[in-house]
Amino acid sequence: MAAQIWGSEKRARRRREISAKIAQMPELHDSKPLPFMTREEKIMESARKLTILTEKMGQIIDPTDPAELYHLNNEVLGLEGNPMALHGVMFIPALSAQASDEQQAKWLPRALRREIIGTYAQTELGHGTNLQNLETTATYDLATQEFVLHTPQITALKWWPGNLGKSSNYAVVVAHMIIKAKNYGPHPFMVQLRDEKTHEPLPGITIGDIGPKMAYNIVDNGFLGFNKYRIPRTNLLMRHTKVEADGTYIKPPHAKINYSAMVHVRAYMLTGQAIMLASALNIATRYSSVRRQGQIDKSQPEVKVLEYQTQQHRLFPSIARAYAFQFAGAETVKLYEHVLKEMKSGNVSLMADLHALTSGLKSVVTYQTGEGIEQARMACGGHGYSMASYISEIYGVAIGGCTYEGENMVMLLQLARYLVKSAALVKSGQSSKLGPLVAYLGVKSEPTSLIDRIPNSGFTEYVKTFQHVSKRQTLKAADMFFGLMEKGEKREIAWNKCSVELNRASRLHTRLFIVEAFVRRVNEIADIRIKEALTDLLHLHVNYELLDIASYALEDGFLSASQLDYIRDQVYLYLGKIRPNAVSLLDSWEFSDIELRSVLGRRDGNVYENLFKWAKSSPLNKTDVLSSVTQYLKPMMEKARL
Ligand SMILES: CCCCCCCC/C=C\CCCCC/C=C/C(=O)SCCNC(=O)CCNC(=O)[C@H](O)C(C)(C)COP(=O)(O)OP(=O)(O)OC[C@H]1O[C@@H](n2cnc3c(N)ncnc32)[C@H](O)[C@@H]1OP(=O)(O)O
Ligand SMILES: Cc1cc2nc3c(=O)[nH]c(=O)nc-3n(C[C@H](O)[C@H](O)[C@H](O)COP(=O)(O)OP(=O)(O)OC[C@H]3O[C@@H](n4cnc5c(N)ncnc54)[C@H](O)[C@@H]3O)c2cc1C
Repeated sequence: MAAQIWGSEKRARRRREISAKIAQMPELHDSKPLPFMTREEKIMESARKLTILTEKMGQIIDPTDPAELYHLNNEVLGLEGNPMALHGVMFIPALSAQASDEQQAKWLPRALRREIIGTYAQTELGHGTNLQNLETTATYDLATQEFVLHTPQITALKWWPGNLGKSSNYAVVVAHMIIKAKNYGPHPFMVQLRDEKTHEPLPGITIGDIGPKMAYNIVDNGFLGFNKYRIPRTNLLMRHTKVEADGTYIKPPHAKINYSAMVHVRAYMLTGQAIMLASALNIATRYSSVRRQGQIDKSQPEVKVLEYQTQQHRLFPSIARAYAFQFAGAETVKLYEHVLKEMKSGNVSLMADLHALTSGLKSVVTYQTGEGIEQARMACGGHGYSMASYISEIYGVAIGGCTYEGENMVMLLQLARYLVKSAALVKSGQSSKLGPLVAYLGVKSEPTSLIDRIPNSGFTEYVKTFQHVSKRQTLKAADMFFGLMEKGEKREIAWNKCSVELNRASRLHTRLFIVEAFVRRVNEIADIRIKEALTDLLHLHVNYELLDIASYALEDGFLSASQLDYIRDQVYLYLGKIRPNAVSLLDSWEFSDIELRSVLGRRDGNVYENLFKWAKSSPLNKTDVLSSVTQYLKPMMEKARL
């Protein structure tokens, strides 16, 4: 199963080898539980481990393999981030995709050797979503052949970029490029922020940390202002766009090609989310098979809480989602790598499809991951609320994904633009022009679902039902939009008035893609036992998801009330079938205790003793009487006694 999850037997084996090596290297372990550290201590601890890793990485992993790097990162540095998180996730990908060969030769080896630390600085205090209204400017000075970066007012301060505040000395900065008073829109520039020897901010740069966040606090998300700060012309990233010495602008082959670093993260973060969901579920499911509370049959002893159907219903559909996200994420990464290769050689024809797909996926996956992790926390009762479970940190980090790389509603609307264009093709009889991801929009569906009517139909009838609801909602939302425009409404106003319906279409389309990715994967599996276990999970997935969106299929009679009852029964049936495999389905992800960082979710199940040990190690328990008591509470009580 681990081979299915991680892509191959070799990958699963390598992960095990890496975890085993790390287990033998105490210098790479947290020196005490992270929840007991202050933010400064955590940042220091992370930097300590990071530098050891830089020295010893080659002994542990193949540093050129991103999957090995990611695993090493999760084990040693953990999900709260590290001082170089953005360096790998965005700075290097931005340079790789957007810098010319010459620029790459100059900067990439230095970045890869970790001579310099970089980040991606785009969002500002006043604008994150609407890139056209970013306010930082890069004005070309013809006389000196330099760009002058400037922050015209407080809202133009860069705000949020990870590791910008304290760790990075370089950044890819996105600024509006102005040449001879003409604004060419947002473009990426390579900018040195700090002196390479002293790490002091360079003159003209104002920089710092934006303060503590809900989670992810090892990362120093930062602010940055420029006061007429000069950089050479050749620091504009020039793979696709060029500015010649005389100010001549050579436009890129696609207007949005400079957005590729965002698409990179949107594609890669899906499996990251799956891992966080599976981690939280691993903790909750293990704990649920240790925790005994109440009886189902009063004549029997107390049961493991995992025996309760409500507990299974809370956890198992999310186990199915974690697998589904991992499989859909793996497909998306493959597609992304393919499109990136094409883009580098000038073929930009697949960019719109990739953008639409990743926009929908990042939104649905992050939202459902958040839901699943929060349910996992509640499934652990009171102990889930303790930082000893570590679920709150996983939750905080995961739901950051609902916001970063494009706020979810906004990204769903990006997919909706693509769906509405596709709907227009269908309506104008040009269905043959539909891309493969939306081809179903042009296919006539049956009048009613045949779920429960065709024995052994596999998942075909389910997929058809998802296709039906997605198609119907897309055409309905598009009709609403076109109808408003026909009535004379301006395009943007009409769009806004339909946006809830449009986003519903985007979610349904994305959920269909996830179901199909899961079906594709299960169909490929040769090993009978693995196929059986995953088929059960897929049954739960399709039935649970369909129940969740049933209103769309009920309202036009595609599904009947009796079919709904059948689907509900299937959910209950598969909850029971999955119960014996539940812990194994999560143990198969092979998270080590070091990586999980959870007292509740330990592999040995020794929860209570370790919770007590953990509590005793709380810094508050170093003394029996705190100074807050001697200084304030004790005098108060004494005064009251007089
Ligand atoms: C093994 C490795 C594993 C790695 C694992 C990684 C896991 C990571 C985990 C943790 C890391 C945490 C790190 C967090 C880092 C966070 C970073 C950031 O957040 S960076 C900032 C991100 N910001 C955004 O995403 C901003 C969102 N806004 C936008 O993207 C845009 O403004 C917009 C909403 C898309 C609109 O853009 P714009 O105003 O320029 O658009 P319009 O002029 O209106 O044009 C719209 C048309 O453009 C098309 N379009 C838009 N984007 C793209 C694109 N990327 N590609 C192709 N086409 C695009 C769009 O479709 C419209 O087309 P038409 O409909 O008009 O045809
Ligand atoms: C943990 C974290 C890490 C980050 N790291 C980085 C980084 O490394 N580099 C970087 O540059 N940035 C980073 N960001 C910033 C992030 O990319 C932005 O916060 C994000 O893109 C959302 O933009 P915003 O904050 O402007 O939200 P807003 O756009 O202000 O969103 C507020 C509300 O307005 C709604 N809204 C906005 N526009 C529309 C619209 N057109 N239609 C409908 N609704 C709309 C949204 O749906 C939302 O409900 C990070 C953010 C977080 C939380």
